[in-house]
Amino acid sequence: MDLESVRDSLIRQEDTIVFSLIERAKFPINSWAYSPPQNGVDAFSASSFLHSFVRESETLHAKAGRYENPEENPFFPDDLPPSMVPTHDYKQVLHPAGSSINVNKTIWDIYLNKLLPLFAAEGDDGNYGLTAACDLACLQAISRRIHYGKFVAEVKFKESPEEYGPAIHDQDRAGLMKMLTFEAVEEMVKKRVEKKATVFGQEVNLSDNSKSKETYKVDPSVVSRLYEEWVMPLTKQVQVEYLLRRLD
Ligand SMILES: C=C(O[C@@H]1C=C(C(=O)O)C=C[C@H]1O)C(=O)O
Repeated sequence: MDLESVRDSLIRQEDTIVFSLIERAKFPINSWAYSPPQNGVDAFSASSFLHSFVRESETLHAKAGRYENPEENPFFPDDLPPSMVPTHDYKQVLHPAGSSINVNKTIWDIYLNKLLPLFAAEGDDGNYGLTAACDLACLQAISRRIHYGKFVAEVKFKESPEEYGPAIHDQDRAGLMKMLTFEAVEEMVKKRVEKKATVFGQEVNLSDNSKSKETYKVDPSVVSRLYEEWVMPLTKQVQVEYLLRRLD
């Protein structure tokens, strides 16, 4: 595992994220799935339909061994049943102290309250089960990408321990954030995901006159904004949290 292969995985995961958003955009917002929106109740713990849907799906996925894979992080990690499939010997790449970092609560809040209203049309078509299945796919894809920051951080640390070591000893968050940030890479990521949303989300017609109006299934600028404002900052936050524990 090196920085290039880790970045290749992040690039491939962009496809999954863009496609999952395109699938979710087939349905209107369908707010019933996210109620009851009780005032003052934390959206993550209120038992909305989506909450129950994700929780029960994760129970099934845990039995199927999904969370044995260190790249997968459940939204509701408490009380998950053990895996019932044959044990696979996943390579233990991550340092144990940082492997359980989980920012899914933040991801859940951002997805529901910030992202969804930006790309789902207003309205209710009653397809709550299908909508929740799409939400689950989006949440899992975004979560996998953001928590992949643990692997990115491990690789960066292994490539230059002498550079990261002192900042870890000093528990210097700002210093670590600066060291692991590559602005030129971030610019490319933003441009590439916008382009992917343009290519994957266009109407494909056999006749040429389709070029006249350009509409996309998910607004490409929303995908770029998703990465700029939430995905990349949270991936970096995971990297910082991981590095802070790297020498424990
Ligand atoms: C993931 C990395 O770390 C940082 C976060 C990035 C991202 O989330 O895409 C991109 C560049 C870096 O600023 C990386 O270096 O590839």
